[in-house]
Amino acid sequence: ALAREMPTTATTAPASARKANVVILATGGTIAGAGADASNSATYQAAKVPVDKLIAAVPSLGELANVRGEQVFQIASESFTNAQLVQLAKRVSALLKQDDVDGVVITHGTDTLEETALFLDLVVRSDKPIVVVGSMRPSTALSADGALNLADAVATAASPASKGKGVLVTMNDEIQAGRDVTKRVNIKPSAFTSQWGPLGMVVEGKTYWFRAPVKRHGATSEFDIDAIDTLPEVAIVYGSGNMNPAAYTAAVQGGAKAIVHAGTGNGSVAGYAVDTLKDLRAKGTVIIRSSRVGDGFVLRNAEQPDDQYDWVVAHDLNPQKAKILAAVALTKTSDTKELQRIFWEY
Ligand SMILES: NC(=O)C[C@H](N)C(=O)O
Repeated sequence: ALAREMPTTATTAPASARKANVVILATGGTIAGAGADASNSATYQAAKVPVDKLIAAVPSLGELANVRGEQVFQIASESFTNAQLVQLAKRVSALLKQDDVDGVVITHGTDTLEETALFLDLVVRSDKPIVVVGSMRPSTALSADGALNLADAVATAASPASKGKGVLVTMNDEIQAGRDVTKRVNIKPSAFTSQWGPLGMVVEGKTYWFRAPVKRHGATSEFDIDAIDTLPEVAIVYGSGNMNPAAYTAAVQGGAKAIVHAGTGNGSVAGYAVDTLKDLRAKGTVIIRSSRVGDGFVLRNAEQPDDQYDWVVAHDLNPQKAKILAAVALTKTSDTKELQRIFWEY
């Protein structure tokens, strides 16, 4: 008994006692942006500052975790492609399989941050923390928000309490669910919110939690980036008064396997556009009703007879998130019953 209690030559302390190892994958964005003058909060170039300088600019990161950086891309996030999404997710997956990596932070432009966060949530089969972070002001601006957002991201990635909660986003002191969060304001540090509320907050390097996601993600996902090499084309077509149904046809001619209809209201479809969508469905295109409203959720068979037309509804996912889930789901199935199940579960 005594022998068992004697400490052996411990090379690693228990996870709770040692500092976590966090890798920062940098992809560009405003968090790596630079402007000509401190007054330039909106006029600047994104994706300028390399990852080592981002880390060096926040010395307190070293107190939160053992941090190292990798420059994956140096782009503004509006320029992200499917190929880059796949490359990034494969790198995250590979890192999280390593015993010496406890969590990953991804610095990212904010314009498509919500898409990348959901993508990683769906396809990286790990319980270890993945935190996506950006900033609304470049590092050179007055009251730049990137440094604190990055420190909050590292603190969150290093915290054992973040395990199994899906991909997280730290912006403006809050911890948001990557699945739910969306950019709602295009010019303030408080840009990122979710209709279901933040999961918690980071204050002075400590995480405080109030709720947790219930949708399938991460280790319990049926999708796995290790088995995905390409994503199919999915197009979003925006609904409005007097819309032109030719936009749907053009999307399919451009290679779209599925169309996310960013419908008015509860995903409603203009009466004069219904036949175009029915026709495209009959020829094999998957039709997914979402809403341009952003909040709320689209009800099946409410605005349109989805069962009769064999259409899918996007549940509470906004059009850009529905596009990501559709692309991921289509790597496994094009059966509309299966696709609808996936939209309910994830
Ligand atoms: N705030 C930002 O990061 C915006 C920038 N256009 C980007 O997404 O890369």
